[in-house]
Amino acid sequence: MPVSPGLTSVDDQLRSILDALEPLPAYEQPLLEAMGLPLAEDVVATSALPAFDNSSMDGYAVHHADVVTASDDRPVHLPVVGEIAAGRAGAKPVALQPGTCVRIMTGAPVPPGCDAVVPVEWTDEGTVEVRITQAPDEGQHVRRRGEDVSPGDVILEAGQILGPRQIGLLASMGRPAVKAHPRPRVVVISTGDELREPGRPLDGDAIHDGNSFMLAAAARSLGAIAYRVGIVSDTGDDFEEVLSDQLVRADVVVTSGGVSKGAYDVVKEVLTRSGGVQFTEVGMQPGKPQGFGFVGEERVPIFTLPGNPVSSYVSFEVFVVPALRKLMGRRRLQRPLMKATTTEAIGSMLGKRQFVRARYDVTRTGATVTPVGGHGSHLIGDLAVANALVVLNEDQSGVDAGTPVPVLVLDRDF
Ligand SMILES: Nc1nc2c(c(=O)[nH]1)N[C@H]1C(S)=C(S)[C@@H](COP(=O)(O)OP(=O)(O)OC[C@H]3O[C@@H](n4cnc5c(N)ncnc54)[C@H](O)[C@@H]3O)O[C@H]1N2
Ligand code: MOO
Repeated sequence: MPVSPGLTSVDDQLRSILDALEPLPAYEQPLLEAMGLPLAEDVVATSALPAFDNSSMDGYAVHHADVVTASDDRPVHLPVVGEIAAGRAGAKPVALQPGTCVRIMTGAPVPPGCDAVVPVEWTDEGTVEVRITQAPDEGQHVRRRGEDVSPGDVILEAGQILGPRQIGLLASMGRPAVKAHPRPRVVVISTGDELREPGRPLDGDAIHDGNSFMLAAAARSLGAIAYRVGIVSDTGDDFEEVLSDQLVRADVVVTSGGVSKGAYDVVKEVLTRSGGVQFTEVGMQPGKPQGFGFVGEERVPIFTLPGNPVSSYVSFEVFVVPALRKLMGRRRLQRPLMKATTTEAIGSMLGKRQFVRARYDVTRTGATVTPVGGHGSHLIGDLAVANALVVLNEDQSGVDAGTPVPVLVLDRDF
Protein backbone atom coordinates (compact mmCIF):
# COMPACT_ATOMS: atom_id res chain seq x y z
CA MET A 1 0.00 0.00 0.00
CA PRO A 2 1.34 3.45 -0.87
CA VAL A 3 0.91 6.44 1.40
CA SER A 4 -2.66 7.00 2.65
CA PRO A 5 -4.88 9.20 0.46
CA GLY A 6 -4.63 12.89 1.34
CA LEU A 7 -1.13 12.55 2.77
CA THR A 8 2.11 13.52 1.06
CA SER A 9 4.77 10.82 1.10
CA VAL A 10 7.99 11.39 3.06
CA ASP A 11 9.97 11.00 -0.15
CA ASP A 12 7.91 13.59 -2.06
CA GLN A 13 8.09 16.06 0.80
CA LEU A 14 11.86 15.67 1.10
CA ARG A 15 12.33 15.93 -2.66
CA SER A 16 10.40 19.18 -2.89
CA ILE A 17 12.42 20.62 0.01
CA LEU A 18 15.77 19.64 -1.47
CA ASP A 19 14.80 20.79 -4.97
CA ALA A 20 14.05 24.23 -3.56
CA LEU A 21 17.46 24.66 -1.88
CA GLU A 22 20.95 25.41 -3.17
CA PRO A 23 24.23 25.24 -1.27
CA LEU A 24 25.18 28.53 0.40
CA PRO A 25 27.80 30.37 -1.70
CA ALA A 26 31.29 29.24 -0.79
CA TYR A 27 33.98 31.67 0.33
CA GLU A 28 37.47 31.63 1.82
CA GLN A 29 37.27 30.65 5.47
CA PRO A 30 40.05 30.47 8.05
CA LEU A 31 41.18 26.87 8.39
CA LEU A 32 39.73 26.15 11.80
CA GLU A 33 36.39 27.66 10.83
CA ALA A 34 36.23 25.18 7.96
CA MET A 35 36.63 22.15 10.23
CA GLY A 36 33.92 19.59 9.39
CA LEU A 37 32.86 21.38 6.18
CA PRO A 38 33.28 20.02 2.67
CA LEU A 39 35.89 21.72 0.53
CA ALA A 40 34.47 23.83 -2.29
CA GLU A 41 37.67 23.69 -4.40
CA ASP A 42 40.34 21.26 -5.50
CA VAL A 43 43.50 22.13 -3.62
CA VAL A 44 46.66 21.91 -5.72
CA ALA A 45 50.06 21.79 -4.02
CA THR A 46 51.97 25.00 -4.67
CA SER A 47 55.15 23.71 -3.08
CA ALA A 48 56.89 20.47 -2.23
CA LEU A 49 56.63 18.62 1.08
CA PRO A 50 59.18 18.21 2.50
CA ALA A 51 60.24 21.59 1.13
CA PHE A 52 63.94 20.59 1.18
CA ASP A 53 66.08 17.52 1.90
CA ASN A 54 66.36 17.32 5.69
CA SER A 55 67.49 15.07 8.50
CA SER A 56 65.07 12.73 10.29
CA MET A 57 67.51 12.27 13.19
CA ASP A 58 69.68 14.27 15.52
CA GLY A 59 73.15 13.18 14.46
CA TYR A 60 75.90 13.84 11.91
CA ALA A 61 75.48 14.62 8.21
CA VAL A 62 78.06 12.56 6.32
CA HIS A 63 79.18 11.31 2.95
CA HIS A 64 78.01 7.72 3.03
CA ALA A 65 81.24 6.50 1.45
CA ASP A 66 83.23 7.91 4.41
CA VAL A 67 81.40 5.85 7.04
CA VAL A 68 80.44 2.67 5.18
CA THR A 69 83.02 0.56 7.04
CA ALA A 70 82.25 1.88 10.55
CA SER A 71 81.79 -0.76 13.23
CA ASP A 72 82.49 -1.24 16.94
CA ASP A 73 85.79 -2.92 16.10
CA ARG A 74 86.79 -0.45 13.39
CA PRO A 75 85.23 2.93 14.24
CA VAL A 76 85.54 5.80 11.76
CA HIS A 77 86.72 9.20 13.02
CA LEU A 78 85.63 12.37 11.24
CA PRO A 79 86.25 16.05 12.02
CA VAL A 80 83.05 17.94 12.91
CA VAL A 81 83.19 21.13 10.85
CA GLY A 82 79.89 22.75 11.76
CA GLU A 83 76.38 22.48 13.14
CA ILE A 84 72.96 22.89 11.48
CA ALA A 85 69.80 23.23 13.55
CA ALA A 86 66.24 23.47 12.20
CA GLY A 87 65.31 27.08 11.56
CA ARG A 88 68.89 28.29 11.92
CA ALA A 89 70.42 27.06 8.72
CA GLY A 90 70.15 30.37 6.86
CA ALA A 91 69.66 30.78 3.14
CA LYS A 92 73.10 29.72 1.88
CA PRO A 93 73.78 26.03 2.28
CA VAL A 94 77.48 25.15 2.54
CA ALA A 95 78.47 21.94 0.77
CA LEU A 96 79.77 19.08 2.89
CA GLN A 97 83.39 18.30 2.04
CA PRO A 98 84.33 14.61 1.77
CA GLY A 99 86.13 13.36 4.87
CA THR A 100 84.24 15.75 7.16
CA CYS A 101 80.87 15.79 8.89
CA VAL A 102 78.42 18.32 10.30
CA ARG A 103 76.39 18.01 13.49
CA ILE A 104 72.74 18.15 12.41
CA MET A 105 69.38 18.30 14.19
CA THR A 106 66.09 16.69 13.18
CA GLY A 107 64.35 18.78 10.52
CA ALA A 108 67.45 20.78 9.59
CA PRO A 109 68.36 20.88 5.88
CA VAL A 110 71.11 18.43 4.99
CA PRO A 111 74.06 20.16 3.34
CA PRO A 112 74.68 19.54 -0.37
CA GLY A 113 76.79 16.40 -0.76
CA CYS A 114 75.40 14.70 2.35
CA ASP A 115 73.77 11.36 1.52
CA ALA A 116 73.27 9.87 4.99
CA VAL A 117 72.87 10.90 8.61
CA VAL A 118 74.49 8.99 11.49
CA PRO A 119 72.26 9.15 14.57
CA VAL A 120 74.02 10.38 17.75
CA GLU A 121 73.36 6.99 19.36
CA TRP A 122 75.91 5.43 16.95
CA THR A 123 78.64 7.91 17.96
CA ASP A 124 80.55 9.29 20.96
CA GLU A 125 78.70 12.62 20.40
CA GLY A 126 82.01 14.38 19.73
CA THR A 127 81.92 18.08 18.92
CA VAL A 128 85.38 18.53 17.40
CA GLU A 129 85.90 15.02 16.16
CA VAL A 130 83.29 12.26 16.22
CA ARG A 131 83.78 8.53 16.58
CA ILE A 132 81.28 6.56 14.51
CA THR A 133 80.70 2.87 15.28
CA GLN A 134 77.80 2.00 12.97
CA ALA A 135 77.19 2.81 9.30
CA PRO A 136 73.84 4.02 8.00
CA ASP A 137 72.62 2.81 4.62
CA GLU A 138 73.03 5.19 1.73
CA GLY A 139 70.31 7.82 2.01
CA GLN A 140 69.28 6.67 5.49
CA HIS A 141 67.77 9.33 7.78
CA VAL A 142 67.54 11.83 4.95
CA ARG A 143 63.98 12.93 4.10
CA ARG A 144 63.92 13.95 0.46
CA ARG A 145 62.32 17.11 -0.93
CA GLY A 146 58.91 16.33 -2.43
CA GLU A 147 58.82 12.68 -1.31
CA ASP A 148 55.46 13.34 0.36
CA VAL A 149 53.85 15.98 -1.89
CA SER A 150 55.06 17.41 -5.20
CA PRO A 151 54.03 20.82 -6.56
CA GLY A 152 51.04 20.36 -8.85
CA ASP A 153 49.65 17.36 -6.95
CA VAL A 154 45.92 17.60 -6.18
CA ILE A 155 46.20 17.11 -2.43
CA LEU A 156 42.51 17.52 -1.56
CA GLU A 157 39.47 17.30 -3.79
CA ALA A 158 36.32 19.39 -3.76
CA GLY A 159 33.69 17.72 -1.62
CA GLN A 160 36.18 16.22 0.79
CA ILE A 161 35.29 16.88 4.42
CA LEU A 162 37.90 18.88 6.28
CA GLY A 163 39.04 17.09 9.41
CA PRO A 164 42.14 17.49 11.52
CA ARG A 165 44.42 15.70 9.06
CA GLN A 166 43.29 17.69 6.04
CA ILE A 167 43.51 20.96 7.97
CA GLY A 168 47.02 20.00 9.07
CA LEU A 169 48.01 19.39 5.46
CA LEU A 170 46.58 22.73 4.29
CA ALA A 171 48.42 24.60 7.01
CA SER A 172 51.62 22.70 6.15
CA MET A 173 51.15 23.84 2.56
CA GLY A 174 51.00 27.42 3.83
CA ARG A 175 47.29 27.94 3.28
CA PRO A 176 45.71 30.12 6.01
CA ALA A 177 42.21 29.82 4.54
CA VAL A 178 40.29 27.57 2.23
CA LYS A 179 37.15 27.81 0.13
CA ALA A 180 34.17 26.16 1.80
CA HIS A 181 30.43 26.56 2.02
CA PRO A 182 29.68 28.31 5.31
CA ARG A 183 27.84 26.79 8.24
CA PRO A 184 24.16 27.69 7.94
CA ARG A 185 22.88 29.97 10.71
CA VAL A 186 19.79 28.27 12.06
CA VAL A 187 17.32 30.30 14.10
CA VAL A 188 15.21 28.08 16.37
CA ILE A 189 11.89 29.35 17.71
CA SER A 190 9.46 27.43 19.89
CA THR A 191 5.86 28.55 20.17
CA GLY A 192 3.31 27.92 22.88
CA ASP A 193 1.69 29.84 25.74
CA GLU A 194 2.33 26.84 27.96
CA LEU A 195 6.12 26.97 27.59
CA ARG A 196 8.58 28.18 30.22
CA GLU A 197 12.36 28.46 30.21
CA PRO A 198 14.18 25.61 31.98
CA GLY A 199 15.15 26.91 35.42
CA ARG A 200 11.91 28.87 35.76
CA PRO A 201 9.10 27.57 37.98
CA LEU A 202 6.06 25.99 36.37
CA ASP A 203 2.71 27.60 37.04
CA GLY A 204 -0.64 25.96 36.33
CA ASP A 205 -0.42 23.72 33.26
CA ALA A 206 2.89 25.15 32.06
CA ILE A 207 5.69 22.89 30.80
CA HIS A 208 9.36 23.49 30.16
CA ASP A 209 10.50 24.24 26.64
CA GLY A 210 12.49 21.17 25.67
CA ASN A 211 12.15 21.42 21.92
CA SER A 212 14.08 24.57 21.17
CA PHE A 213 17.08 23.22 23.09
CA MET A 214 16.80 19.85 21.38
CA LEU A 215 16.53 21.39 17.91
CA ALA A 216 19.32 23.90 18.49
CA ALA A 217 21.52 21.07 19.75
CA ALA A 218 20.61 18.95 16.72
CA ALA A 219 21.52 21.83 14.37
CA ARG A 220 24.79 22.38 16.18
CA SER A 221 25.70 18.71 16.13
CA LEU A 222 25.40 18.85 12.36
CA GLY A 223 27.94 21.65 12.15
CA ALA A 224 25.44 24.48 11.75
CA ILE A 225 25.41 27.64 13.87
CA ALA A 226 22.28 27.56 16.02
CA TYR A 227 20.62 30.62 17.52
CA ARG A 228 18.04 29.55 20.05
CA VAL A 229 15.53 32.38 20.24
CA GLY A 230 13.44 30.51 22.75
CA ILE A 231 9.79 30.84 23.52
CA VAL A 232 7.24 32.87 21.62
CA SER A 233 3.62 33.04 22.74
CA ASP A 234 0.65 31.84 20.73
CA THR A 235 -0.22 35.43 19.82
CA GLY A 236 0.11 36.08 16.10
CA ASP A 237 1.65 39.55 16.48
CA ASP A 238 4.40 38.25 18.76
CA PHE A 239 5.35 35.47 16.41
CA GLU A 240 5.32 37.76 13.38
CA GLU A 241 7.52 40.33 15.13
CA VAL A 242 10.05 37.81 16.44
CA LEU A 243 10.26 36.09 13.08
CA SER A 244 10.87 39.29 11.14
CA ASP A 245 13.48 40.43 13.71
CA GLN A 246 15.34 37.16 13.44
CA LEU A 247 15.47 36.92 9.65
CA VAL A 248 18.57 39.16 9.42
CA ARG A 249 20.74 36.50 11.03
CA ALA A 250 19.05 33.40 9.59
CA ASP A 251 20.01 31.14 6.72
CA VAL A 252 17.25 28.82 7.94
CA VAL A 253 14.43 29.17 10.46
CA VAL A 254 13.11 26.18 12.38
CA THR A 255 9.97 26.52 14.48
CA SER A 256 8.29 24.02 16.75
CA GLY A 257 4.60 23.84 17.57
CA GLY A 258 1.51 25.57 16.32
CA VAL A 259 1.00 23.71 13.06
CA SER A 260 -1.85 21.27 13.59
CA LYS A 261 -5.55 21.89 13.80
CA GLY A 262 -5.95 23.68 17.15
CA ALA A 263 -7.57 27.03 17.74
CA TYR A 264 -4.23 28.66 18.63
CA ASP A 265 -1.89 27.21 16.03
CA VAL A 266 -0.04 30.48 15.58
CA VAL A 267 2.68 29.40 13.15
CA LYS A 268 0.24 28.00 10.66
CA GLU A 269 -2.11 30.94 11.03
CA VAL A 270 0.52 33.66 10.52
CA LEU A 271 2.40 31.94 7.70
CA THR A 272 -0.76 30.93 5.87
CA ARG A 273 -1.77 34.57 5.90
CA SER A 274 1.62 35.83 4.72
CA GLY A 275 2.02 33.04 2.13
CA GLY A 276 5.19 31.35 0.94
CA VAL A 277 4.89 28.36 3.23
CA GLN A 278 3.21 25.13 2.28
CA PHE A 279 1.55 23.24 5.13
CA THR A 280 1.32 19.54 4.44
CA GLU A 281 0.20 16.38 6.12
CA VAL A 282 2.96 13.87 5.56
CA GLY A 283 2.44 10.10 5.70
CA MET A 284 4.72 9.50 8.63
CA GLN A 285 4.44 8.79 12.32
CA PRO A 286 5.52 10.70 14.22
CA GLY A 287 5.66 13.99 12.35
CA LYS A 288 2.47 14.25 10.32
CA PRO A 289 1.94 18.04 10.29
CA GLN A 290 4.78 19.69 8.36
CA GLY A 291 5.39 23.05 6.82
CA PHE A 292 8.16 24.26 4.55
CA GLY A 293 8.63 27.39 2.52
CA PHE A 294 10.35 30.76 2.36
CA VAL A 295 9.81 33.92 4.39
CA GLY A 296 10.85 37.57 4.15
CA GLU A 297 12.37 39.56 1.33
CA GLU A 298 15.48 37.40 1.37
CA ARG A 299 13.33 34.31 1.05
CA VAL A 300 14.80 32.52 4.05
CA PRO A 301 13.86 28.82 4.14
CA ILE A 302 11.62 27.93 7.06
CA PHE A 303 10.70 24.55 8.52
CA THR A 304 7.68 24.53 10.78
CA LEU A 305 7.95 21.36 12.81
CA PRO A 306 5.22 19.88 14.99
CA GLY A 307 5.30 20.60 18.72
CA ASN A 308 5.19 17.09 20.10
CA PRO A 309 8.82 16.55 21.13
CA VAL A 310 9.40 13.25 19.36
CA SER A 311 7.60 14.51 16.25
CA SER A 312 9.82 17.57 16.28
CA TYR A 313 12.99 15.52 16.61
CA VAL A 314 12.06 12.98 13.94
CA SER A 315 10.96 15.74 11.55
CA PHE A 316 14.29 17.47 12.04
CA GLU A 317 16.12 14.23 11.33
CA VAL A 318 14.11 13.39 8.24
CA PHE A 319 13.78 16.81 6.59
CA VAL A 320 16.05 19.40 8.20
CA VAL A 321 19.20 17.28 8.38
CA PRO A 322 19.36 16.64 4.60
CA ALA A 323 18.45 20.27 3.93
CA LEU A 324 21.19 21.68 6.15
CA ARG A 325 23.67 19.28 4.61
CA LYS A 326 22.71 20.50 1.16
CA LEU A 327 23.23 24.12 2.24
CA MET A 328 26.67 23.17 3.57
CA GLY A 329 27.62 21.61 0.26
CA ARG A 330 27.61 18.04 1.52
CA ARG A 331 27.16 15.46 -1.21
CA ARG A 332 25.58 12.73 0.87
CA LEU A 333 22.42 14.29 2.22
CA GLN A 334 20.52 11.44 3.85
CA ARG A 335 21.72 9.28 6.68
CA PRO A 336 22.40 5.80 5.31
CA LEU A 337 20.00 3.03 6.27
CA MET A 338 21.78 0.22 8.12
CA LYS A 339 20.43 -3.30 8.47
CA ALA A 340 19.76 -4.76 11.92
CA THR A 341 17.67 -7.61 13.29
CA THR A 342 14.84 -6.52 15.54
CA THR A 343 14.79 -8.37 18.87
CA GLU A 344 11.06 -7.67 19.28
CA ALA A 345 7.96 -7.49 17.10
CA ILE A 346 7.12 -3.93 15.96
CA GLY A 347 3.70 -2.68 14.93
CA SER A 348 3.24 -0.06 12.24
CA MET A 349 0.43 1.88 10.61
CA LEU A 350 -0.36 0.97 7.01
CA GLY A 351 -0.18 4.01 4.76
CA LYS A 352 2.39 5.83 6.92
CA ARG A 353 6.12 5.50 7.30
CA GLN A 354 6.84 4.65 10.89
CA PHE A 355 10.00 5.88 12.61
CA VAL A 356 10.40 3.71 15.68
CA ARG A 357 12.73 4.74 18.49
CA ALA A 358 15.12 1.95 19.25
CA ARG A 359 18.48 0.95 20.66
CA TYR A 360 20.98 -0.21 18.09
CA ASP A 361 23.70 -2.59 19.25
CA VAL A 362 26.45 -4.42 17.47
CA THR A 363 26.80 -7.91 18.96
CA ARG A 364 29.11 -10.80 18.13
CA THR A 365 26.43 -12.24 15.87
CA GLY A 366 25.60 -8.98 14.09
CA ALA A 367 23.65 -5.76 14.55
CA THR A 368 20.43 -5.80 16.54
CA VAL A 369 17.79 -3.25 17.27
CA THR A 370 15.38 -3.15 20.21
CA PRO A 371 12.39 -0.77 20.28
CA VAL A 372 12.34 1.69 23.18
CA GLY A 373 8.96 2.71 24.63
CA GLY A 374 5.88 3.14 22.50
CA HIS A 375 4.91 5.19 19.47
CA GLY A 376 3.62 8.15 21.53
CA SER A 377 5.00 11.48 20.29
CA HIS A 378 5.33 12.87 23.81
CA LEU A 379 7.75 10.19 25.11
CA ILE A 380 10.91 12.30 25.36
CA GLY A 381 12.31 10.06 28.12
CA ASP A 382 12.30 7.09 25.76
CA LEU A 383 13.67 9.24 22.95
CA ALA A 384 16.72 10.03 25.05
CA VAL A 385 17.32 6.31 25.65
CA ALA A 386 17.12 5.56 21.92
CA ASN A 387 20.12 5.85 19.59
CA ALA A 388 18.38 4.78 16.38
CA LEU A 389 15.16 4.93 14.42
CA VAL A 390 13.79 1.79 12.78
CA VAL A 391 12.09 2.68 9.51
CA LEU A 392 8.99 0.71 8.55
CA ASN A 393 7.52 1.58 5.21
CA GLU A 394 4.02 2.59 4.22
CA ASP A 395 3.17 -0.93 3.02
CA GLN A 396 4.12 -2.65 6.29
CA SER A 397 1.73 -3.27 9.17
CA GLY A 398 4.55 -4.51 11.35
CA VAL A 399 7.40 -6.99 11.59
CA ASP A 400 8.03 -10.06 13.74
CA ALA A 401 10.94 -10.45 16.12
CA GLY A 402 14.00 -11.71 14.25
CA THR A 403 13.25 -9.72 11.08
CA PRO A 404 16.05 -7.66 9.50
CA VAL A 405 14.91 -4.03 9.39
CA PRO A 406 16.38 -0.78 8.02
CA VAL A 407 17.70 1.51 10.72
CA LEU A 408 18.89 5.10 10.93
CA VAL A 409 21.71 5.06 13.46
CA LEU A 410 21.69 8.50 15.08
CA ASP A 411 24.53 10.72 16.32
CA ARG A 412 27.02 9.46 13.74
CA ASP A 413 28.59 11.46 11.02
CA PHE A 414 27.96 10.16 7.52
N1 LIG B 1 -7.47 17.32 15.85
C1 LIG B 1 -6.18 17.04 15.60
N2 LIG B 1 -5.29 17.26 16.55
C2 LIG B 1 -4.02 16.97 16.34
C3 LIG B 1 -3.61 16.43 15.10
C4 LIG B 1 -4.57 16.22 14.11
O1 LIG B 1 -4.28 15.75 13.01
N3 LIG B 1 -5.85 16.56 14.41
N4 LIG B 1 -2.31 16.12 14.92
C5 LIG B 1 -1.57 15.75 16.11
C6 LIG B 1 -0.19 15.58 15.80
S1 LIG B 1 0.19 14.20 14.90
C7 LIG B 1 0.77 16.41 16.24
S2 LIG B 1 2.41 16.02 15.97
C8 LIG B 1 0.48 17.60 16.99
C9 LIG B 1 1.22 18.80 16.43
O2 LIG B 1 0.77 19.90 17.09
P1 LIG B 1 1.38 21.33 16.98
O3 LIG B 1 2.54 21.36 16.08
O4 LIG B 1 0.33 22.29 16.68
O5 LIG B 1 1.99 21.56 18.41
P2 LIG B 1 1.31 22.11 19.70
O6 LIG B 1 -0.14 21.89 19.65
O7 LIG B 1 1.83 23.47 19.91
O8 LIG B 1 1.96 21.13 20.76
C10 LIG B 1 1.79 19.75 20.70
C11 LIG B 1 2.30 19.15 22.00
O9 LIG B 1 3.68 19.36 22.12
C12 LIG B 1 3.97 20.10 23.29
N5 LIG B 1 5.02 21.08 22.99
C13 LIG B 1 4.93 22.06 22.11
N6 LIG B 1 6.07 22.77 22.07
C14 LIG B 1 6.89 22.22 22.96
C15 LIG B 1 8.20 22.51 23.38
N7 LIG B 1 8.90 23.54 22.86
N8 LIG B 1 8.79 21.74 24.31
C16 LIG B 1 8.08 20.70 24.84
N9 LIG B 1 6.83 20.36 24.47
C17 LIG B 1 6.23 21.11 23.55
C18 LIG B 1 2.70 20.80 23.62
O10 LIG B 1 2.61 21.20 24.93
C19 LIG B 1 1.67 19.77 23.21
O11 LIG B 1 1.56 18.80 24.21
O12 LIG B 1 -0.90 17.87 16.97
C20 LIG B 1 -1.73 16.75 17.24
N10 LIG B 1 -3.10 17.19 17.32
O1 MOO C 1 2.60 13.21 13.84
MO1 MOO C 1 2.32 13.53 15.39
O2 MOO C 1 3.87 13.91 15.05
O3 MOO C 1 2.06 11.77 15.24
O4 MOO C 1 2.49 13.11 16.99
